[in-house]
Amino acid sequence: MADPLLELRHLRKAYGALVVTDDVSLSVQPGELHAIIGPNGAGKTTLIHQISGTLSSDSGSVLFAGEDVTGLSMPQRVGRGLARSFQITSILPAFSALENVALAVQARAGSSFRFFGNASQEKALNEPAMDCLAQVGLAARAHIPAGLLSHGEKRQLELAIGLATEPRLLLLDEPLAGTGHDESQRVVETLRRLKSRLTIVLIEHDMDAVFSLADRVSVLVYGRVIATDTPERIRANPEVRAAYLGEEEMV
Ligand SMILES: Nc1ncnc2c1ncn2[C@@H]1O[C@H](COP(=O)(O)OP(=O)(O)OP(=O)(O)O)[C@@H](O)[C@H]1O
Repeated sequence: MADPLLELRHLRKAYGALVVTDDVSLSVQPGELHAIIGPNGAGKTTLIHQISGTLSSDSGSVLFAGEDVTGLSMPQRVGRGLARSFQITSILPAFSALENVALAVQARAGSSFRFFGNASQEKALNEPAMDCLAQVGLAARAHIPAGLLSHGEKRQLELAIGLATEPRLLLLDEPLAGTGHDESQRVVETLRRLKSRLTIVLIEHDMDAVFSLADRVSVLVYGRVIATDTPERIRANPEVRAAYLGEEEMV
């Protein structure tokens, strides 16, 4: 097996007496779509924050591409290709979809844009931004103010903004939340396309999406990983089924 792209070693985070992530160790292989599922409050979002660097861990370490990034800030991790998809709340509603993505392209490129003149600077930002929009199926909506996009389109825009940081690994926290059936199908198709090029860690409550997209699934319960396996074996795992009181969720 290849070296893991992402490796978590004994991560822990507690708020007072509440231990939210507890000795979490798992590895994500290059090219894998690794889903993390678990009941509400299991610690999934907290874990994503610990991986992305928006939250520091009490103990344990995060290794990315063989480098210990535990002490690095979120922007430093993004710079190494470990990116988290942005939340809808970070989208600027009065700016067009294209402008929102172009800002992320600029943030990624940093000061190198200073050397361009105005017109070529715009082109150098807009071309990669348009490419990101095309990858998520939003090219035709590029010039619409982001605030006027449908909820599902905003979720696709978040993905495009994440792609603009040129990630090697993308962390996605419930990209299907709040989408209707057709919209969620579109996001699933987008993720299916992206997974051929990117390593993805996906938190998602929609089990149909998880089981159709994931190469492996880790199950978090009360902050602990109780199983990591293929979707088929996870679905058949009695401990996993017991952890989801409504077993029909897993069928
Ligand atoms: N800043 C905080 N201070 C105190 N408790 C917190 C904080 N953030 C999260 N928690 C608690 O940690 C636990 C895990 O929260 P987290 O959001 O990580 O779970 P989750 O698995 O993502 O849940 P969901 O599936 O409902 O989104 C919850 O009990 C939550 O109330």
